[in-house]
Amino acid sequence: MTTPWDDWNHVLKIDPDKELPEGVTYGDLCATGTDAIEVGGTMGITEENMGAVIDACAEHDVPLYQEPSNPQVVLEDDALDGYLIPTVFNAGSPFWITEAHKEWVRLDDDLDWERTTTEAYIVMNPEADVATLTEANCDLEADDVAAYATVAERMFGQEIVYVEYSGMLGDEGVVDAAADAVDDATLFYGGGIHDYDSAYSMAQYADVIVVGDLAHDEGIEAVQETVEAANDA
Ligand SMILES: CC(C)=CCC/C(C)=C/CC/C(C)=C/CC/C(C)=C/COP(=O)(O)OP(=O)(O)O
Ligand SMILES: O=P(O)(O)OC[C@@H](O)CO
Ligand SMILES: [Mg+2]
Repeated sequence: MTTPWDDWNHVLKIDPDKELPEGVTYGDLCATGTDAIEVGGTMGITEENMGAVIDACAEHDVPLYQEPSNPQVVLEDDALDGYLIPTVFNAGSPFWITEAHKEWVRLDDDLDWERTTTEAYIVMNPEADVATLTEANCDLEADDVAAYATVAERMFGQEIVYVEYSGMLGDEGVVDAAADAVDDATLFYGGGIHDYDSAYSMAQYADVIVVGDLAHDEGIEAVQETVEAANDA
């Protein structure tokens, strides 16, 4: 089976709860050469701020995905290429593994399955909001992460395995082990990518690198460097 993310090297994750640097527009971010935009964040996400970013990106020619942090902020919008729905494999509460999903399905009997894919998250930075929210057990070695990646792919049929270090640059050995563990699944890596070298270091192992805060903190040139590294690696 071919999926859109088979061909991606770089994803830009825009957090609707964060400002853009002075002079930077959503259009500029869409034109950085990134392979896709993911709109999402953990804290402060509303239908309104999600919708505003999706509207602003919709006019530009880049694949656009929503990554909802809970069922209440999922937006039905034809401008979206799809929905990437997290499930946190190392969450401390089943709510973030399957329960939120069960509630979503229970309350919406007309879900757009054609455009819906899950992302099997392994959350690794205990300081990140996503780790606190989901009570993730981040005390994992490379072999634990590799085993989670295998479970996600082989036992749960996940198309996307996401090693998430949001806010810090991860351990290359962990990402390498996750990359070795997956076969057909696409490995996403995100966290702390801030320049060409950090992007290249993770893109050696991951199929797709995800860049987040850099867009909000630094702007266009910095993001473009990471796109270049993702394509070089
Ligand atoms: C069933 C549906 C529709 C949704 C549930 C989705 C789940 C399980 C979400 C749990 C994990 C989560 C909150 C994912 C959001 C994406 C993410 C990890 C963003 C990064 O967040 P941080 O960088 O930690 O947070 P901030 O940047 O907002 O502080
Ligand atoms: O914001 P950063 O640290 O780049 O992390 C990107 C992404 O993995 C967050 O979900
Ligand atoms: Mg973040």
